[in-house]
Amino acid sequence: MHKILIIDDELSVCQMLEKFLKKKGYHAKSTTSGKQGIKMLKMEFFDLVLCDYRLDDIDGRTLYPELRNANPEMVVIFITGYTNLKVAIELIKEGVYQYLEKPLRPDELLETLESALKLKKRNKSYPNRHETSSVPNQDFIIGKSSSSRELVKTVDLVGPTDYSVVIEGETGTGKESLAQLLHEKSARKDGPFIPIDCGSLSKEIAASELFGHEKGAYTGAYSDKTGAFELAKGGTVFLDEIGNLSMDIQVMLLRALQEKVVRKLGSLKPRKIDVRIIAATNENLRDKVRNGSFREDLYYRINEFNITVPPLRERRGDMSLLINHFITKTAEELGKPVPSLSDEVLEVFNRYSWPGNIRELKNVIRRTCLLSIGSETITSKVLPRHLMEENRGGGETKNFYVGAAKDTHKEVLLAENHTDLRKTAHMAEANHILKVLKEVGNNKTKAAKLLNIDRKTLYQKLKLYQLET
Ligand SMILES: Nc1ncnc2c1ncn2[C@@H]1O[C@H](COP(=O)(O)OP(=O)(O)OP(=O)(O)O)[C@@H](O)[C@H]1O
Repeated sequence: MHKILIIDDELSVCQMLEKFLKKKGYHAKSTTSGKQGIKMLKMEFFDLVLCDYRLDDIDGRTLYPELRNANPEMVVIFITGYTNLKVAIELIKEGVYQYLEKPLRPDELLETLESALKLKKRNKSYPNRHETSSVPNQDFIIGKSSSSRELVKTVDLVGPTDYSVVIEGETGTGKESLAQLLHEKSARKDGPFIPIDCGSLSKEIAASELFGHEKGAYTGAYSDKTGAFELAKGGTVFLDEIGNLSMDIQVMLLRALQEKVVRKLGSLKPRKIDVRIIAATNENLRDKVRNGSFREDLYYRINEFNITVPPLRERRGDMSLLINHFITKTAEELGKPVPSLSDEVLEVFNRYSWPGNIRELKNVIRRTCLLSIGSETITSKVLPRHLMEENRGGGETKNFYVGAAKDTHKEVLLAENHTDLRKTAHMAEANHILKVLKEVGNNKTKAAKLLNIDRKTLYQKLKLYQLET
């Protein structure tokens, strides 16, 4: 039975938690004093301590090293009475497993305890958090938002099966990273994981990349080529931006999946394939089926299971872990000490809509770390301008785009005010795209580069927001 020590200066919280945890099968003890807690830890072994950050006799910052000294292998979870991203990041950086916000939710508390104790068991020497990800990919951060926890549950469920999976989500939300996790969770994990970016392939190249070609199959085919389906034998083919495949290639793909054989271009010889298909899209594939640009039979073939990854702005609870991860990684790469973020930067991060999602957050952090070499703190001076501008919330961000703006130098039509989060985020995204287009004289290639999305995605977004005809 796992032993848990509760430290909280409110007696009623101690009693309530102790009772609750005992009921759930834990061996729980509690104290209202931090100093008394340290004494108990020195005399008795506990697997985990659940500790209020602000105690009457000592605060979490001072208490933490003492907790660690008393038992280096113990899991430490802090409870904070207010949302404070900065404190959370610092705590996690120092090795705290998690921080939970008051009021505590029983399901969240139990889930956190269970996963912390599971990890502790697996990794006898706690506490390097980045080595203790509950998934093998150490660079994949599992956030603490409920949608992230749901996502991980789904990965645990569907990963080990051979189901084909379609992952939907905006650009940069981590679809490919998730596909890799599914692969790593499967019996195919020792086989290859072959990603193919369908968005960047012309019709001819797509067929050759997927199925291979024989020398001389077409002009320019100077040697034999093995396609992804053969290369991935025993593993997984990841088809990114599958919605961009032409109809011809969709037919070839469907046939290959039905017959479980492929034929190289220029050859009639069937070659057996043994692959799992994971596909990703940032469009709505069902809509494409409805409008006839994606084959319905192929859709059902590849969509045995569907996962939607929410955008970062809808899972802000994940931000602290992601920020901490990217800052630590970048500092490691640069060979510099890990800097901290000023309160203003954290505020901007918290408010910004992150249209490029996790990729954008990662890039912004890499950039700001580089520009802050030599400083202990990253300040808002080094933040990209658009983050600050959106944060200031000029008049334009209070409205939602509804109309066409053939001339992107023009202000877009403004409509009614919205409080709806999704609409506000879309509006901010549209606003930002326009601003970047304006900066680069409407050059889409340059704009896509600056926005850190591919050109196709930019066109889709222009269409979606009716910014151009
Ligand atoms: N949970 C995560 N933890 C840490 N890094 C992540 C996570 N999810 C995504 N990333 C990072 O964010 C970046 C974008 O992720 P990824 O390429 O998987 O997104 P995507 O949704 O496939 O993007 P696109 O739609 O543009 O192809 C990558 O650098 C990836 O390493």
